[in-house]
Amino acid sequence: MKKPKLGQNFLVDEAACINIVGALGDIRNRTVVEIGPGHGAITTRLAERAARLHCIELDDSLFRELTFRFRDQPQVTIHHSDVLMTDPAAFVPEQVGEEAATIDVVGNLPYYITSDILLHLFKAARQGLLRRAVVMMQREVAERIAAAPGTSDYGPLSAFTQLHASVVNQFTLGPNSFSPPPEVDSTVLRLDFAPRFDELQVDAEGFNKFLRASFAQKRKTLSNNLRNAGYTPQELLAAWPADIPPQVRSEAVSLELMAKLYRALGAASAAG
Ligand SMILES: C[S@@+](CC[C@H](N)C(=O)[O-])C[C@H]1O[C@@H](n2cnc3c(N)ncnc32)[C@H](O)[C@@H]1O
Repeated sequence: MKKPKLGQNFLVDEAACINIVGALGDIRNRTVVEIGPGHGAITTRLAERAARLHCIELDDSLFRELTFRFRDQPQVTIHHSDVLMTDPAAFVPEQVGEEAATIDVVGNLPYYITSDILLHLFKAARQGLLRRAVVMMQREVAERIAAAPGTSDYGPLSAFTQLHASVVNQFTLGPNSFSPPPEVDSTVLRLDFAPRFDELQVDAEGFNKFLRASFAQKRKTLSNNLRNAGYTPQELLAAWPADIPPQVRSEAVSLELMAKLYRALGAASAAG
């Protein structure tokens, strides 16, 4: 079957649209950003509930269709752009009261860029801009995201997601909920953003970089990946915690132990 351009598998399952919007919780006072509104299956319901709605659509004709359709709803803005080029900070409303202002994100994601979109969202989460995201993706990707360290599904996307958010699996849909039907099942996840950097006693940007280096090459051990990133064997030996096996792969190491190793390496290089 010919793959639709821009990951355009449109949701035609009304109950699923209602449940996706429901998973966001109470959005009466919230600013919501929808990624890839398409023909507006989810958008219509969001527009009825959210205080403000920003929709980001890359496709020219869908952008025009939606702009026309929502022309009389001032709380809805349709943006013609690539979500990966969009700065989430631009959508955050002005702070009212003590609590920092945040946005919620929703989307039946274009599957060809799921990981890139998630990494884009995590960057915004590190800046404290996001409260929650309800996102649909290919089922296998959702399973990887929610997997525990040491299981076969766990990998860099699991580590990065679990570093930034708690993950709740909402529901899974078969191909017939979409037109045209994709070749895969799709799962909706809710991500409640709560970056763990303080709790893990690490600095956000440094630890992110460290994790990227740790997972750089799939078949290599953690220590080999770190050597490739520039740590010397002596540095690694001096800092290596006793509770991390020397030949372990990153996929088997919890975020707590990754953070322990990162802190030890930082302390070792500061002392040296
Ligand atoms: C899986 S469809 C979902 C459409 C609609 N929300 C629905 O559920 O029926 C993905 C949508 O994302 C749009 N899209 C693809 N790449 C995009 C990008 N880089 N930035 C913004 N939108 C994009 C597509 O044009 C399409 O409308």
